[in-house]
Amino acid sequence: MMRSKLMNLVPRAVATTSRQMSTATKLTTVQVDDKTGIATLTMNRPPVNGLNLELLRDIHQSIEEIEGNKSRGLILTSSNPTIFSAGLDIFEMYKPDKERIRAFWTALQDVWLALYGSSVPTAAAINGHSPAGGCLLATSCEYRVMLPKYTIGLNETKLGIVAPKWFMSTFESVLPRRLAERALNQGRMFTTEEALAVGLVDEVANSKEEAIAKCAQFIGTFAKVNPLARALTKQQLRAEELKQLEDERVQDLEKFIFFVNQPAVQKGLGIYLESLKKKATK
Ligand SMILES: CCCCCCCCC/C=C/C(=O)SCCNC(=O)CCNC(=O)[C@H](O)C(C)(C)COP(=O)(O)OP(=O)(O)OC[C@H]1O[C@@H](n2cnc3c(N)ncnc32)[C@H](O)[C@@H]1OP(=O)(O)O
Repeated sequence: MMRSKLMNLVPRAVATTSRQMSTATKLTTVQVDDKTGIATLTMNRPPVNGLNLELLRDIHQSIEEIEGNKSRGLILTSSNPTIFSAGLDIFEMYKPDKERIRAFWTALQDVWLALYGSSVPTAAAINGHSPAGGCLLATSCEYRVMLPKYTIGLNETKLGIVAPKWFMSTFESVLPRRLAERALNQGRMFTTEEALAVGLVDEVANSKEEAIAKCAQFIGTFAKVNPLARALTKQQLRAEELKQLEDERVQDLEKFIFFVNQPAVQKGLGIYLESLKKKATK
């Protein structure tokens, strides 16, 4: 993986076509701005961008496409007007299919390795709620711009599940350790304003367009930096976390499968799903 990434580190040419639109896959779109050369990756799985196997595979494919098409940066966002991503699709984990759940977790690992380790500058335009897996995606990026009055955080303990080590280290790469530990233990969801105050997000914007513009501005700060030096610097800083998961992928998968199949965990997920449904009928 590292070798193919290094192949991408030659100075990048800006796409020459006008506002190139490619529907890379069904559940994501990739749009490259011909002026800036920045690619916007939009998640589009109604109603809440729940990360199921198919969406994860499409996100992974889109990241690879962006790595390969010489884009100058990647902005991750959502087509839903109020939700960035509701995190992992709980139906993938509740009463799971034996084969599918393995493919599902493997796809999540692939997405994280590709996004956290991406050679291009990355930013998240968080245009809605961003719990759990949504927060993982956002914090895997180098910069975050969020719209007001939404929430973001790793709420796993509230669901009776445990965020894996790589979720935690991603969170900890953004927040000071003491704050990260407390928030993880509490399963705390931060409002936009709270997230800005602690540095979980970098800026607040009043519209999705403004958020995307601010993300592009951040990516633009690298315009005069040598792309190879920048990418290698980022990858060195992130190498330890990436290597840890790469080395322990199989164990991580087995741990997840064992944990998720525990009767108490299944019971907890069932109750949580019911509470989400009840909320919808209120
Ligand atoms: C040691 C290592 C071991 C490893 C151990 C395992 C580690 C796993 C780590 C887990 C990571 C995760 O991401 S776990 C996922 C955590 N996610 C969450 O807790 C988010 C829960 N959802 C919400 O809070 C809200 O839905 C929110 C996103 C804010 C949107 O609110 P809204 O009012 O706009 O919409 P709602 O009415 O609630 O939702 C619309 C519909 O979508 C459904 N829905 C919402 N979120 C959903 C979700 N995540 N999965 C499935 N379905 C979901 C609702 O039930 C509704 O279904 P209908 O009623 O049928 O229409």
